[in-house]
Amino acid sequence: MPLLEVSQLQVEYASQGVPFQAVRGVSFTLEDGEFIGIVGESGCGKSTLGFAITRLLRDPGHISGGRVLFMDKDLAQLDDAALQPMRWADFSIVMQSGMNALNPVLTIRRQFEDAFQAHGFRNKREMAERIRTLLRMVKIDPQFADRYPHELSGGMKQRVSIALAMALSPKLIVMDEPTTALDVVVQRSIIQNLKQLRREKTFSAIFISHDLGTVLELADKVAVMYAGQFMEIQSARSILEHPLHPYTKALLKCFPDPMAEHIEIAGIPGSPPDMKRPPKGCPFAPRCEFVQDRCRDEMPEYRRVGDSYVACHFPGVEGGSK
Ligand SMILES: Nc1ncnc2c1ncn2[C@@H]1O[C@H](COP(=O)(O)OP(=O)(O)OP(=O)(O)O)[C@@H](O)[C@H]1O
Repeated sequence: MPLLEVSQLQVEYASQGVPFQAVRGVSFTLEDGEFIGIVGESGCGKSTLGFAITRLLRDPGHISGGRVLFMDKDLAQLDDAALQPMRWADFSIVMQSGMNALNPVLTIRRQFEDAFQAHGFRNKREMAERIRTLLRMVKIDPQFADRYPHELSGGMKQRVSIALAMALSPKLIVMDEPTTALDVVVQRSIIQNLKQLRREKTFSAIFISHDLGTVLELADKVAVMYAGQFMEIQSARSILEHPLHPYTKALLKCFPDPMAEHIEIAGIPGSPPDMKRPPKGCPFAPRCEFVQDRCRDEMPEYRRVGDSYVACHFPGVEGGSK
């Protein structure tokens, strides 16, 4: 049985009285120790999905359908009292670096101790030892434990957030753009650190990013999200060579091959649909270079193709007519 099984998950926001679906029937599984990367343009619903799975959605967002089976429980159905003991211990989240998940009025040590104490740990000496180990794991000198968040750089704060998310050895960590707001050098160093941690640790992760390059480095499999839906899931090994969905192909073109002689970065012409008025057919049809009449009329079914999943009437096409 997979560690996590998300099926037909839907999230609705009630925006100025008009509800709209930001996540529209997302399904995937995650095995023990597996990393899934979720990529897509801004606004496609990646963070909403991460917040829905970890049950951190706030008004006006709510889960309007589907299941999130995790360790034999449907997280979508649990109330706060049932979720509380699972937070940190069974699953945790690393927020976008700009979001400052750390409490500004508590020292780093206190934030770790609070998480430990909420789960029954009392022994100060053991806690101090564990905090030292965790900080070293994310390459922070343990003497910073007694500092306040504002005394740390952005990169250090994000490293502390990662250590905090790992503090109680949860089975699942959701990372929502963990390095996006940081400068490139710090980003690289944190990604290297995450790569090392994933080799050493036995946790699964949902790694959300608009940066396909980073996702390909870290993830076992990649889900490509567009207009609230998964367009494709494929192993990170094969998606580069054999993208099935035209949106995936278009995204790949946005990432230059660093070995290429002439680097040309293409954008994807057009913009994603207004989620308040989703189109009848495939949401990518208006921007798709391989579009056919059927695509405009009929939403493709999300189906299995070999070891991958794709929502396209013509997966893997190399040509087409407008
Ligand atoms: N609190 C909210 N109230 C209403 N609509 C929201 C809210 N949060 C997000 N949305 C809308 O839901 C959709 C999905 O947004 P979401 O932030 O999940 O996308 P994203 O892919 O994570 O984008 P980004 O990479 O920019 O964070 C967007 O249309 C967004 O405007």
